[in-house]
Amino acid sequence: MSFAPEPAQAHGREPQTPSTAVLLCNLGTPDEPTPAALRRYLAEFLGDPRVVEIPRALWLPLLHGLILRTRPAKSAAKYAGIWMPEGSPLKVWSEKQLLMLRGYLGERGHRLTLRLAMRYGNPSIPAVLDELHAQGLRRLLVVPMYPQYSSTTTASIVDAVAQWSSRIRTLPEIRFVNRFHDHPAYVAAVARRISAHWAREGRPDKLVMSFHGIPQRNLELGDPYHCECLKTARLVRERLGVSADDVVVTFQSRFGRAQWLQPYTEPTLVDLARRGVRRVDVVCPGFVADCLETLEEIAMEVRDAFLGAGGQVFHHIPCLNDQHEWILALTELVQEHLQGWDTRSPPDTAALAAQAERARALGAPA
Ligand SMILES: C=CC1=C(C)c2cc3[nH]c(cc4nc(cc5[nH]c(cc1n2)c(C)c5CCC(=O)O)C(CCC(=O)O)=C4C)c(C)c3C=C
Ligand SMILES: [Fe+2]
Ligand SMILES: [Fe+2]
Repeated sequence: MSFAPEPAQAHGREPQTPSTAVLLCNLGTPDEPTPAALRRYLAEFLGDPRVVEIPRALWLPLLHGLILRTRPAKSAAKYAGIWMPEGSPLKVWSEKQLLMLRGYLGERGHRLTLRLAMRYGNPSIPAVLDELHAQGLRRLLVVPMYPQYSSTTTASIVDAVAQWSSRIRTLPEIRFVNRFHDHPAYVAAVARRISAHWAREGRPDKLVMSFHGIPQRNLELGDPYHCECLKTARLVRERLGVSADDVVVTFQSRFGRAQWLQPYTEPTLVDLARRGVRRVDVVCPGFVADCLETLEEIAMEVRDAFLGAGGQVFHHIPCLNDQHEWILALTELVQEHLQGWDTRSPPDTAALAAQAERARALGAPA
């Protein structure tokens, strides 16, 4: 095994304030809405043993022999329909969240390095961590941008950080945010998103809270995700002061033929329309940024299914994106997890510059 050179090792004087970084991690997205870019992205995503738990010897031939020959073109067409001038919505919103959070934490007097990394695609977690390490990283807070913990998402980010750390000699101190599904500031931000929509548009007959699904088997094996989705839904509903009869919780984005968490979003909305529900509002509290799954699947596919089955009015309530209350919630969450780490003293810039110089001399990225 070979280890990266030691850029941050001070020979002599220790820096007064070791550098602290906050790494926001989201799922990731293809670089372009093209079949070639989708093939690269889906190969990494669906090749992750946290995401597909079928034995490798069975799954990899199926993935490479069948799925990666057909799905990329279909998915690329869907991405093309939601692509923004600046890029994929998930990445555009994530970058905006990073910039805003940097401002909010700076205003509160924290001196931190804030970076964004993606679990699949770019910028990758190891690439960003290599850069931070070369700059003298001593303390790292990893914030998976998933409110509800799942082995398929949150734990996979932990795996990526652990794989990076396996080739680093002197590790930073590392903390992870595992979940924030019941954090009062996150719940308040989601509720505010909905109540602000209702203040403009009036109320629907039913509010649907749609979460990304996972295989039912993961729930049976002990994944807390389902439970955490239901708790988020209850807390948001209580905060809004609406009765349980007015809210439906569903699960979307089923992949493959196995059973996933139920009730499924689209059949539920078709059923609501057939039973005479005129207007639904659909909100996706498990996604903190709008992405393919909300802008295409919910706001296009599911909308068409609801209206096609006789529904009259369909509203997709946008994700938290750049909402002020949400960035405040993130600020609080990060501050809580930084406790005990001194992030308020001025950094010893001379020592950090000397470290960066040593890194360059050793041929490591500066
Ligand atoms: C919010 C949490 C998410 C969980 C849990 C999750 C589990 C999960 N997803 C797949 C398969 C796919 N998901 C895809 C897109 C996608 N998934 C999430 C989030 C969760 N996934 C997001 C935010 C996105 C959108 C990304 C974007 O670029 O906008 C896709 C790719 C799109 C497609 O080809 O359909 C797949 C595939 C599985 C199998 C799974 C749990 C086992
Ligand atoms: Fe997904
Ligand atoms: Fe989808």
